[in-house]
Amino acid sequence: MDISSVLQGGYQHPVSRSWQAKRQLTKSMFMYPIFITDDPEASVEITSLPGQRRWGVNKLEEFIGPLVKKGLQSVILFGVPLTCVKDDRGTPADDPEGPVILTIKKLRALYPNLYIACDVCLCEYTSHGHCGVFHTDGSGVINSEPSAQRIAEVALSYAKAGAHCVAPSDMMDGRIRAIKRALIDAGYGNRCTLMSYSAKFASSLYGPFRDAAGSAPAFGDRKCYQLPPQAKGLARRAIQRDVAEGADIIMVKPAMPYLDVIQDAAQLAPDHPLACYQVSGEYAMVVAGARAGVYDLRTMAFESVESMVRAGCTLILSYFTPQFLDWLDE
Ligand SMILES: NCc1[nH]cc(CCC(=O)O)c1CC(=O)O
Ligand SMILES: [Zn+2]
Ligand SMILES: [Zn+2]
Repeated sequence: MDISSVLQGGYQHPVSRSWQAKRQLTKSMFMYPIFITDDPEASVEITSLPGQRRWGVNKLEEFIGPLVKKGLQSVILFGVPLTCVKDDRGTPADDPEGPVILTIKKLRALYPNLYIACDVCLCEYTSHGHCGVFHTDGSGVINSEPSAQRIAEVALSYAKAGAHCVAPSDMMDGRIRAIKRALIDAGYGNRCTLMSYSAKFASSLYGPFRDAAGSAPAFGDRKCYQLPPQAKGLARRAIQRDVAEGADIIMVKPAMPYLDVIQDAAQLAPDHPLACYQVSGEYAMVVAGARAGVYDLRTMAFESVESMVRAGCTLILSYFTPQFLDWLDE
């Protein structure tokens, strides 16, 4: 065989295969999304997200403690208010007695080294279930400016409660600038990371999450503010805009069907950490495929996140985080 035809001399052994990766997976690459509800004693299985639960504040220690022992470094909190009164501007989002703010304080006290991010959105708290505030003229159109202002208020309240990172997932125009301004003006500019869900697509893969968080829109859909799946150009513009508006971390979401966008983001924002979100539907698909005998769960979970690292991300939000804490020790 000709010399130029031979590849296998370089990866015939597991160790030399591992050197073919530009970057190795590490535990600190994983951020674990967790659902906190307003019943403090809750520990309720989420049937559409096998293995995940809605937790109450009083159960956090038994839930998170063992994971921190295994090397969990960061979490992202999602509030699931079940008993509060929702309104058209999402008033319960920054209730000082609400589950997110109570959880930030509790986790800060329990685990001083754990990095705590908070998803910031209104859809879990609005009566209409949308991520912003509507024009008052009955047009059914989202009004970006008051939406961004309200979202900035909520983000600041999480920062003040002690969140290390706020992550707006609403996709309203101007919210990164509004949040950054609010953080700086209140003295949190150097204490709180702003992670933007910059390229968030209107995806079919959020179904289990909406079920878990009770955040399905009461009417219509999110296509007027989340990106159309084919919109590579809009995704590139959104990434560049959010960098210019002061985002500290850029995120692409969902992850596996959008690896080309992750790669674009790595080129457009090479000096920023780059996150991707392996969303609820991606997780559910990997689990369902394994249960159907299509592949081995662990092998497929590794393949899925390795593809994201290969595309250029430095941080992965994944419901598989607890498993990876075990798997990366094996
Ligand atoms: N803005 C709400 C929000 N924040 C995170 C997700 C999805 C996360 C997942 O599916 O795991 C969603 C769903 C949506 O936009 O409808
Ligand atoms: Zn939302
Ligand atoms: Zn959200």
